[in-house]
Amino acid sequence: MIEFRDVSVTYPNGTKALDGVDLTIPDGQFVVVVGLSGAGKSTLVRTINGIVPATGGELLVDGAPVAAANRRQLRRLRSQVGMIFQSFNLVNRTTVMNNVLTGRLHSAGFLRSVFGWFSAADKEIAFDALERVGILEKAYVRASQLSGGQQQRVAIARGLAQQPRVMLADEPVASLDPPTADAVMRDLQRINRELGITTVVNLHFLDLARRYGDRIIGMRAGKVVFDGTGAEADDAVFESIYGRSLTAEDVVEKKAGPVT
Ligand SMILES: Nc1ncnc2c1ncn2[C@@H]1O[C@H](COP(=O)(O)OP(=O)(O)OP(=O)(O)O)[C@@H](O)[C@H]1O
Repeated sequence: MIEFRDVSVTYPNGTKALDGVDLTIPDGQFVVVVGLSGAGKSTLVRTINGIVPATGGELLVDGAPVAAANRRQLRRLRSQVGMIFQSFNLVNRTTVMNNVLTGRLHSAGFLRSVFGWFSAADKEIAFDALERVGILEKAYVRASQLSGGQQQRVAIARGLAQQPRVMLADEPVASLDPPTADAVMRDLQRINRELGITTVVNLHFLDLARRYGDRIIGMRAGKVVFDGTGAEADDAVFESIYGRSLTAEDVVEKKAGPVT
């Protein structure tokens, strides 16, 4: 379980990115965070693995306060929390398999991680992860030779290889074409359902948010301004989260006609 208790984040330059956030995310939930650019979505997600420290309030992951974690505890927390990004963050000049194996580094000893020696068990876990996202046959291809959708699946497999309890995704489909964006969201949802991994995804496309979010959190100016189901998040709700009327840019399926 992830608990935000009156959490605030003020960056060193004085920008208040989170402002008194209270949220409880139970194990296994698929949460989509929506809001305009600058609303605080990335900051919210990044506080969960301690990349961005909360400057006020308390954030607990499985009952343990993230702020109180020492280096070793923070490493353990990060090993339990997989993360994927808009830009995939793969090492392009090496193979898919090597990229996925980096997800095992946290559990390897120092020497093994420095020299890239992975056990047969680690390799088995990496193959399983690739199979789960449907790109096992790409294991020995260079990451740079894959399409965007395939690269994002490698990034998901790398996260899965960590055997995490939580998966965070910061705008994971923003650089993909609409059908691929939908397919990658479907993969994330399937993994959430199959493995029970709590998933928190930032999205700015409201159609994808409605389709995939068990729960939608709307952010505006660092505050949670909506917390409900996809069915409850109608156009009026999105307009109130965004503080403006909806446009074609707010949906991924631009040819779908009216916003659905
Ligand atoms: N490292 C940083 N230092 C200073 N200010 C930051 C930093 N990161 C984000 N901000 C600011 O904090 C606010 C929230 O940013 P955040 O990236 O969390 O929003 P977002 O909703 O994810 O938007 P986007 O989709 O554009 O990233 C913005 O005003 C942003 O400019």
